[in-house]
Amino acid sequence: MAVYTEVSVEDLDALLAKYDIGQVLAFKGIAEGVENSNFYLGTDKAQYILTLYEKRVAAGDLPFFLGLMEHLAQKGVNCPLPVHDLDGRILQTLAGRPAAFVTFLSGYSLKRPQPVHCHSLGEAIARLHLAGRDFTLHRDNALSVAGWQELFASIEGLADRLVPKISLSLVRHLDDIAAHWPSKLPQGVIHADLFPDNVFFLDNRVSGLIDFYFACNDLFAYDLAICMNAWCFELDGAFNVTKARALFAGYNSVRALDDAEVAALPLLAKGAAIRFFLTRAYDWFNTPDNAFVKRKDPMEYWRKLAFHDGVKHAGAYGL
Ligand SMILES: Nc1ncnc2c1ncn2[C@@H]1O[C@H](COP(=O)(O)OP(=O)(O)O)[C@@H](O)[C@H]1O
Ligand SMILES: N[C@@H](CCOP(=O)(O)O)C(=O)O
Repeated sequence: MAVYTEVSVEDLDALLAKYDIGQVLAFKGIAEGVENSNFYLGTDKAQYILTLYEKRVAAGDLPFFLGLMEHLAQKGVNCPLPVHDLDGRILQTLAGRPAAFVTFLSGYSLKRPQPVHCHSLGEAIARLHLAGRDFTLHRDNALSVAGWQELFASIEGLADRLVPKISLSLVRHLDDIAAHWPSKLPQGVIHADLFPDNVFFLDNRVSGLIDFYFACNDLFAYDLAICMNAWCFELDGAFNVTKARALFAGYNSVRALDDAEVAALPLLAKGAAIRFFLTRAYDWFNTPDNAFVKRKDPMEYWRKLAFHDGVKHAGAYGL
């Protein structure tokens, strides 16, 4: 359960006194999520999400994340809109944590997305990329190639507990990916964690995108590679080319990938796989057994890395 920090009634009342968001009708912790503490707040005026920012979110990055959501929402992207208090402030401190209210989005996330959902997702990512073009703040991707080396160093002595000798293969992959990582592809603001739990649907169409706390400036095609990994593999690990084809068709219908982006996809997909393998492996070894939060399986992403390692051409993704 992702409530790491409890909020007392007194603290909540003191915080709400700063806002004009109505009388509280309901306030409860949200079980889903991994990174932050999230609470649902219903008032007689509207519904909101209160987030207390935890371990992986650096306080210095919050103006980027919250400013980005405000920018994208103003451009018509259906994402949470940060709520200003009576003094115009978004960012607060609650229970010793940075905290903010954002608007509640309708819709529900899918456990088993189908090609129709992948197509709509592709359109939504492309719209996000276009809408972010004139966002003026910049945030480097802390979890890109250089960050992976750091993460690997922190689990190097432990990784072989997952599979004997996996460290050796990891070094080989990290070196190979770093040596070939493209830098000249079209770039801008990307979401960087658009997994099915962060996308809401209504009537088979994307109705909202949430969880912008890994957003950063990076390659547009890398965002798509992250999505392909998260949306286009079946539970048994099989790659579903129909879903990938739909994802890319949806994206191309709004912003066409250029030839260099398409050619780079197998490498970007390997990078995306190793990035999530590494954060999951880090959490695997650093989350206490009795923690409320459920650890995600790093090996799922090791198998995705192996799949892409065998791909020589983006044609394998239905392109
Ligand atoms: N703006 C929102 N509207 C509706 N539900 C939300 C919103 N933001 C978060 N949630 C709910 O909270 C859960 C956790 O949010 P998320 O941002 O994914 O957390 P974390 O960053 O901790 O992983 C989501 O799965 C969703 O149920
Ligand atoms: N999507 C990541 C974990 C981050 O969780 P989120 O709830 O913030 O999306 C993964 O699957 O490893």
